[in-house]
Formats: sequence, structure tokens, C-alpha cells
Amino acid sequence: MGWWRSKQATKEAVESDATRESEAPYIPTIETKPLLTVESVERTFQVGGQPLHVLKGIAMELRPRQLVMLRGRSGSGKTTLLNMIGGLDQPTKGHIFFQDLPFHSMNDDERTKVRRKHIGFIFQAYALMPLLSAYENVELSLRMAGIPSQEWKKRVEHCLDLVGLAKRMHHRPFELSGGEQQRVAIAKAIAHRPSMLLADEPTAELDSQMAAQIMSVFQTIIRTEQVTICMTTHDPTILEVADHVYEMVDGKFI
Ligand SMILES: Nc1ncnc2c1ncn2[C@@H]1O[C@H](COP(=O)(O)OP(=O)(O)OP(=O)(O)O)[C@@H](O)[C@H]1O
Repeated sequence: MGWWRSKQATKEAVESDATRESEAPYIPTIETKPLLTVESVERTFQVGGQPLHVLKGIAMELRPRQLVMLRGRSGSGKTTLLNMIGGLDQPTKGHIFFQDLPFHSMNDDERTKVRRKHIGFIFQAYALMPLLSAYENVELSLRMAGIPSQEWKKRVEHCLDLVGLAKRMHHRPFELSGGEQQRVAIAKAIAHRPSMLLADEPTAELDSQMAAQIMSVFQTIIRTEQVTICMTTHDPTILEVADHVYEMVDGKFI
């Protein structure tokens, strides 16, 4: 293809994109107000009577429908930070606002209520009930969140369909592969429609193909469920799908 023709092809592609864009409804990709704001956060543990400074002044933001990754070596403080973002732990110093709610000054009961309604968690080791089927595992999370029982069936089926497991919903965890179990855990974590999903090393136990499937499911649920995802990882190969990567070294971002 000559220079002119390739230029013409590009022009046509741009014009047809522009036409599609003008027909599509306007959906802003990134809203301006952050979902979560972390300001000057420090976390110190007392170990054997000595202070251990694990987080040393962290500032970050999560915006609606972003996929954000925390990357760093083992022991750098990623899980400690994720626990704080999810309201499971509180900073020694600094502020964490989930929307307008000050996680740093709210008590355990107040944070638990926010967590149950608005946050979903995914762990490295799936955390499924071994005797319950995929369907029953997801249903359990709706029951725990206090969702009315008449809504369960539709929502459970929808969530399992989203993660590509509609045909496996009556399997128990031991009848599923590691990647499939992690996808059930994702369905379980999004069932109550949280606005934020936190995942601690969700791909660590999986081979690269299964890890790629999990990242593809994350991209789908950001789009369809309007969720924001913050995850920790060691894996450099999955970083390219992130909207933002925070690199942590010894309790600080670099
Ligand atoms: N409750 C605690 N009490 C004392 N020390 C703690 C506590 N929680 C975490 N630490 C210490 O804080 C440091 C950071 O731990 P953290 O689990 O946040 O690291 P990480 O980056 O998530 O590591 P990994 O990738 O191995 O999970 C470690 O030295 C750990 O021993």
C-alpha cells in the first residue's frame, strides 16, 4: 500500500470512529470526584516493644471505574495499605476518605457497615465455602449483605454469567480449577453491588493464562458493574492493563 492510500485508510478509520462516537451517548470515562483518598498515611506496629514503621507517608486516589495496582516486593506494605483502604485497619497517622466518610476516625462498627454495603474483597486463596456450590457461595454473600431473598436468584445467575461460569454454577469448589474458583470468588465479591473491589494478589496462585482471564473479568466488571478495583500484585506481566500503578518500596511510593 502506497503512502497516500495508507493515509487515506487512516483518515477513513478516524472518520468512521468519529461517526460512531457522535452516535454514541456521552459517558465520561473518569469522573472528577475520587471514590477514595489516602492522605499522608502512616502505620506503625509495636513488635516486641519496638515500633515497626510499615507505611511511611502514603498518598493516593482511586477514581470511579479505575483499575489500580499496588506493586512491590514481599514485605513492602501492600497488604497493610489494602487493609486500610478497605476499612479493616486504621492508620497511625493520616487520613483515608471513602467518598466523604473518614475511615481514619470511624469506629469498627461504623466501618463494618460501610464495608458490607460498599466494598468487596478477593483474596489469593479464594476463600470459598468448600461444601457449598458456586451458586450457594454467591448466594451466601447476598444473604450476609441483607439483600431481599426474592432478588437472589437473578443476581446470583447474573454474577456467575459475568465471570463466565453460568455452566458451572452447581459445581463445588473442589470440582473447579483454580482460575474458576477465583472467578466464583469474584462473583461472590461483586454480588451485593459494591462500588469498590479490593483484591490481594488475586492471580498469585494461577498460571499466566488463568491470570489473564481474571484480568479480563476485572475489565468486564468495571464496565458492566461500574466498580473500581484496587489490587496488589508481584506479577509484572499484568501491569499493562492497569489505569494506574503505584510502586511501593519499603512503605513508600516511588
Ligand atoms: N499486624 C502486624 N503486626 C506486626 N507487623 C506486621 C503486621 N502486619 C504486617 N506487619 C509487617 O509489615 C510488613 C509489611 O507487611 P505486608 O503484609 O503489608 O507486606 P506485603 O507487601 O503485602 O507483602 P507480601 O507481598 O508478602 O504479601 C512486614 O514486615 C510485616 O511483617
